[in-house]
Amino acid sequence: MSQELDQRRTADRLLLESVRHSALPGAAILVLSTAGAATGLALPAVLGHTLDLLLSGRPATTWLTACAALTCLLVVVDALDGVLAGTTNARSTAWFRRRLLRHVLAAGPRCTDRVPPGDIVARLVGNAAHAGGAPAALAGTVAAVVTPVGGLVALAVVDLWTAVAFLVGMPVLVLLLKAFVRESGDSVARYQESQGEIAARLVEAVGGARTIAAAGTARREQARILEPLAALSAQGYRMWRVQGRSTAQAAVIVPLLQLAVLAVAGTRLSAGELSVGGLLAATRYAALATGIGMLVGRLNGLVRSRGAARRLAGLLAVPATAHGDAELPPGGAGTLELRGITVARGDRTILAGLDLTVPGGTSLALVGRSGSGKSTLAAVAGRLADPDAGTVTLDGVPLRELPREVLRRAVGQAFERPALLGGTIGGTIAFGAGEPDAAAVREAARTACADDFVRRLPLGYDTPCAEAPLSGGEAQRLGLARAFAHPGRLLILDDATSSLDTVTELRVGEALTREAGARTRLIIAHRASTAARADRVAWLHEGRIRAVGPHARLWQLADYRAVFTGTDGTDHSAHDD
Ligand SMILES: Nc1ncnc2c1ncn2[C@@H]1O[C@H](COP(=O)(O)OP(=O)(O)OP(=O)(O)O)[C@@H](O)[C@H]1O
Repeated sequence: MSQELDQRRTADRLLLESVRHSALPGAAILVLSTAGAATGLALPAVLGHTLDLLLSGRPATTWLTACAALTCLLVVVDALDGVLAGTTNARSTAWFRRRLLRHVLAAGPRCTDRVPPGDIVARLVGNAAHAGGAPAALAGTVAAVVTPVGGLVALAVVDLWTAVAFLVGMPVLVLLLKAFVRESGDSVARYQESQGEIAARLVEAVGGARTIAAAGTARREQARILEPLAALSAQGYRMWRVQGRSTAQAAVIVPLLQLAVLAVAGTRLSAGELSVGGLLAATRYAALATGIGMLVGRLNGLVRSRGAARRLAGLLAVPATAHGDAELPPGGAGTLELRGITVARGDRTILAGLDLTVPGGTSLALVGRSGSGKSTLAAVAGRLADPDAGTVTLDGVPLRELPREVLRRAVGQAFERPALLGGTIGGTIAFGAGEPDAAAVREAARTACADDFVRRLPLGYDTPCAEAPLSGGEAQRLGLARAFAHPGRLLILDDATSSLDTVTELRVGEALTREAGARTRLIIAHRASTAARADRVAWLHEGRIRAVGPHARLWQLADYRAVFTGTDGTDHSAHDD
């Protein structure tokens, strides 16, 4: 509940910020809309007076011209208002998207852990556009209030009793508006949630298109993606029902109010207290004062913006990674220490109070059964995730205290399925903190056994990634090259050689021992040969370190061998060094 309240407050703050950001165009919209409202308000009085002049046979050319001028002004102001509102919406939407994108990237994997990628995209695209409509909608709503209020005041000026008749029915209109905002706000929020859910499922399915095709489950998948459609449709209908009901109620109340005003005005006319023009003006002002239709439309825009802002606030609730301003000791060897590392996901403890040291300049292979927590440990060691308890230090400095730039220069990482970012193949290798030159990029590619296949591409290193369909092993080699091209103190390879053939894996493994030898290396390994090449092996079992030692020594243990061979060992007497 308090989380929901926090989210609501953040959403309102966000909307206020966006209104401040668009203060100038917002003010211009307010001025234009108010000018439009004022013109609309002046028109009945001028029309009424013109009619009185014409009925009494007096010259009315000036007033007729005024009527025409006011009508033209109304059209021009309306057009300008439309253009300004459109550009303000676009600017404000861009502001929301930039702000959210910055946050999503700063929060990194934490964000995708909590919100599915498709839902994030839906929020950044659809919800940001709705939230972006807030400044213009707010200015428009304020101006939309001017018309009914002005109409009421004008009614009182024309004839006080007509205003009194109107005021008697006013509370019903106010109640109608309140009910509309409440109910429509709820259905809009649910509608947007369902949209996000569909987007999340769709992105999952697009990513897994190969699996779906192989499994022949396209129909089932389609049904799964569209499952929230029923809820979406129900909320859509509910929104229309709410709007329809409010409009229908208004359609009954508004003419009744106008009728009451007309009846009073008629009585006053027959008593000689009001002219015919006065009666015309009073009926027009009564119509303006009941401008609830316009107000409902404006409020609808605001309600939608608020609902969308709440979904954006949900993303902002994922904390961005905080960084300190500590420095690494110059010339440090890259000693990595993990102390009391605990990571929990939901009710599950993934890493349980784990201690591990990787001395500077040495390599440590992290082995263990699938699901034992290796990737989680690698993510914590490279600060792609923070532990729930415990500290990670590099050369004695906690990673949390390092500035982002220093951290990313000091720690290089490569993954099982690297993302090819950077535009071209060369750009992909150079992608990261620091700007390795072309020679460094090529050298890193050679070390990762990628240079040969890259040079065979149509434009070599300049080939756009989109035009270079790569095998899993080739993509992995680019990921490795990227890590090699950014020398630091610590290199973390999370299953980064799993798709390489045995010969290439051997060559990369040797290069790792030879050329990246100056760096501390943490290598997640599934192959015994990789573990054998490392200085030491940490054997992870169900989130705990079961043993640390040279591969040859651990190999004596049947359980350890079973990690690689898949057979069940019987020996449970592992030892720590
Ligand atoms: N974000 C998450 N939410 C919930 N559970 C998670 C999350 N990330 C990982 N896990 C769980 O934590 C456990 C350890 O995952 P991890 O990826 O670290 O294992 P691993 O040893 O690297 O496995 P593999 O060798 O198969 O890659 C797994 O059982 C996984 O389901």
